[in-house]
Amino acid sequence: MSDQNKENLIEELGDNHIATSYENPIREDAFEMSDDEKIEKIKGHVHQIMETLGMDMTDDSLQGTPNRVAKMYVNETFGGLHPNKKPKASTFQNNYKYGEMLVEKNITVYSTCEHHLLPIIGRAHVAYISSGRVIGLSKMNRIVNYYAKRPQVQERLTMQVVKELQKALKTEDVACVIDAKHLCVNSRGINDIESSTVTSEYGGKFKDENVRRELLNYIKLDTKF
Ligand SMILES: Nc1nc2c(ncn2[C@@H]2O[C@H](COP(=O)(O)OP(=O)(O)OP(=O)(O)O)[C@@H](O)[C@H]2O)c(=O)[nH]1
Ligand SMILES: [Zn+2]
Repeated sequence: MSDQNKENLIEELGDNHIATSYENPIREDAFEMSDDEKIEKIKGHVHQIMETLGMDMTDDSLQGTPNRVAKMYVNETFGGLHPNKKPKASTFQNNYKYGEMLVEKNITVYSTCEHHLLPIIGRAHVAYISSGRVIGLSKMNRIVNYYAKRPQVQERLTMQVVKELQKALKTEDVACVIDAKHLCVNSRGINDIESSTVTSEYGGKFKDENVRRELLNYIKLDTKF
């Protein structure tokens, strides 16, 4: 889809938090409950799931599991749902006039498939060409991590990373490629342990075939994870 078409789609859907093409479908009242309240509620649900499965929830080893899972969901696995967790993307002036692409490659991705709530494990490769600003390297890892910590589909995660960096760097010239294993494909269902999923989003100059080839040459998608 062209950038213009994407912009039109966003305009059509409205620029709010409810299911635009780039946003996760998060309800408007999602942040009315505190994290502690969410943990308490989720804890009860996990307890029920385990009990329904027939587990003895008085067992010493199982007793703490509902609380553990609830804390993990709210603070870690899905910690990127809250906008106040968005990392600050410090940028600096490109005083040294570096004009080539910069690639932050092999960024570890731990995300969660929104269809099965199973892990997505892989690598993200992020690149940009400066239009006058440069960004702290670690901020690219942090942005990937922030959007990964949500129930996700890989396509959306890839686009969110690009959009966020385009905003921070004030340029269209940003790209992201993600190669990841979905445990819902690898460890259940079709049980194909070898397959992985590659997604990409190329903005601005990265739509040019030569620029794209240069990026793909740097990242060589042979990483094992
Ligand atoms: N496009 C896309 N699909 C995904 C992603 N993660 C998981 N899926 C797929 O989501 C689909 C959900 O399909 P369903 O038929 O509703 O679920 P299911 O019966 O468990 O399907 P199987 O996984 O084939 O057993 C599956 O084909 C998954 O492989 C993702 O990031 N992007
Ligand atoms: Zn899945």
